[in-house]
Amino acid sequence: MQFGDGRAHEFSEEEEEEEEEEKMRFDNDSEREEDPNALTKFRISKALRETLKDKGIESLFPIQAMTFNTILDGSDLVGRARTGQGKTLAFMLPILESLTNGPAKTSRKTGYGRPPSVLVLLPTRELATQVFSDFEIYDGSLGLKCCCLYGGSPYQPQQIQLKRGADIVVGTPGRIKHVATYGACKLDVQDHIDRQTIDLSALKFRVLDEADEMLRMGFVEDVELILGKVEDASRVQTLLFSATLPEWVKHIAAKFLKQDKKTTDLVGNEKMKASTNVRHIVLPCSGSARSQIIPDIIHCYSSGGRTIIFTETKDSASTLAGLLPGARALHGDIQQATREVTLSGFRSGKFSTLVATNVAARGLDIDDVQLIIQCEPPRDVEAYIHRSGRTGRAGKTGIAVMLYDPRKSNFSKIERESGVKFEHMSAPQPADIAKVAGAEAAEKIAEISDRVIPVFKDVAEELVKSSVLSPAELLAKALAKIAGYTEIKSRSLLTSMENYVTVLLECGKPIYTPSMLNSSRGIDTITDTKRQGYTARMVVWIGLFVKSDKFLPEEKVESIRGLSLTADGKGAVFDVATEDLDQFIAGYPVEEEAGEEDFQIGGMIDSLEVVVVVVEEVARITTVDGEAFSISLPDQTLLNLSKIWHVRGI
Ligand SMILES: Nc1ncnc2c1ncn2[C@@H]1O[C@H](COP(=O)(O)OP(=O)(O)OP(=O)(O)O)[C@@H](O)[C@H]1O
Repeated sequence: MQFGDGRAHEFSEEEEEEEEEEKMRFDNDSEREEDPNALTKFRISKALRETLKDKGIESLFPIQAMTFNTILDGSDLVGRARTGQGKTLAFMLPILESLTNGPAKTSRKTGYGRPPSVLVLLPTRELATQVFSDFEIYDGSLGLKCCCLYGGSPYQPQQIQLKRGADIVVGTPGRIKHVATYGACKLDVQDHIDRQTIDLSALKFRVLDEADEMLRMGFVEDVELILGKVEDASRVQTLLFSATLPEWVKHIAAKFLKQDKKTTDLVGNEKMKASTNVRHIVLPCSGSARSQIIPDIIHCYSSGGRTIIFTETKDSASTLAGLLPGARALHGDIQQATREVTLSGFRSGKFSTLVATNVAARGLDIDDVQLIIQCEPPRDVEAYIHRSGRTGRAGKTGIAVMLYDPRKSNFSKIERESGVKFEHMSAPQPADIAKVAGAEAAEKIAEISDRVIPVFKDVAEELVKSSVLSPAELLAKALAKIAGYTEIKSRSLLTSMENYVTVLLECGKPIYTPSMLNSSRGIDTITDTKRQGYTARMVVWIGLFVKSDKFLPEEKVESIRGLSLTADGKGAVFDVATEDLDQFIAGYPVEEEAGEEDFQIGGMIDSLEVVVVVVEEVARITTVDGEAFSISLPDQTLLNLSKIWHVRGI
């Protein structure tokens, strides 16, 4: 068959006829004709096309359309597209087509005990099993055999499969290296060696999926060793895919690919490297408030779908999973069999919250993951891009919320390098969650049969008669009971701590300079490191000092949370314990021992007007780190701070 671009492809006569018929059918279907990426526009044989259609795939995604011909025609390729854009199928389709109808069909080995023609390397066991399952969907109809090799599972079944012969081997470098090298040493007999170790000499395709992760320190040698097992590298096609390809990866990868390799980079120099289908949100939250806040974030942002929470350590994944109702943990210290049960339970909807380490960051494609929560900013931008990319896949939308402790963590590097412009939110307030729960409770009331009324009516009438509250107020209390919110605490907007309140202290003009720093012994002792001469702590200290000619004891300065200097250097935002608020507003009496030098500072800056405001609802304040600290209601309505802040105690 001849394609529009002049390339020929080996289809059977029967297939050619069917192709023509199908083409005629599509000629009447203008919509299909208009789609330049429709399956019929590519050299995809009927069996494969039918299986794709059964999976709901009617046309190719851009990365697939742009790389299909290049791969089918035999070039090495480096492919990059944002997360969830179909890179797996981008290498699977042309490989399957090549093996069954294309250039690799005649030269590949067949028959019992055949060595594999395709090797796909992936960084994690979970990803290996996922890609293996993807291949399995197509293998049956195409008469190919796929085998999955990954650590933590028994060797024997994998060796039996290899012994029988497999066309495609998918696996992690560790296990494949083991099978390829040490497997042989365990056995003395030559024919056993041939049958029980993996023979990579006849490969036609080598694929490095999530290549950058795999080539990270430690894996490079394994990958090199495995790829080096081919007999004639010039006759093997090598494909390398990832959503992130740092320069160093390109450098190392050049070793494995031919000089004339092609590159398809759909991210390129575009500023935004992360998924554009995802709302990227940051939310201030101290470590201790996390487990209280996360259920409310899930309530507000998961739209009833699945949530993946990422932690930095295995311990914190287990601990957090234990604290969240119905959540399960997934990390490298959990036995492989349990990992598999957990992941399949999450995929099938047995539970809807997975707490994981980076083991789940790459490649996993799970239906209906609506929300990603990262407990703190990850160490590198790649981790952010891949974690947040577990949602918003295949054209769908999703939300990624990253928590950060304003005192400890900084996400400006991630923001800069990923090109993401984060939306700044505050934690959903318990009162907002309670309102949602109240509405759900009201719906439940409506569903209750009228037959129960006579049983409860007398008590209800008695309650109304004897109470000073109106019937609506009494009903509100009943709803609170049903919804389980009989006590509603508030949360600070800055660190999301319960029983803390967020305060903005403003001084009207920059109140401190480096030269002034040296003039006070008192201030030296509480110097922070935020910015030379300008520290949020100093602003608070001096601000409150100047404001009321009173002295703020250091232990009170120490007890404040989430301090951040505003970008103009004229103030700071911080959280204080609700019980300390009035004293903060009023100032503290000057203590006897406050030395003269302390007062000198007051003397130097006493012309300042200091205002302390309690930030109660919504604020947009820019802090020194350039972070727009904004706080919004759960419905994401951003209001103007000046309209709602409450100035007190002035
Ligand atoms: N042409 C297509 N039409 C419809 N859905 C598709 C198509 N290609 C892929 N998909 C679906 O898109 C989803 C994402 O694909 P895939 O997992 O390959 O993305 P990816 O680019 O490899 O993402 P990541 O970088 O996170 O690994 C999968 O559910 C896949 O089945």
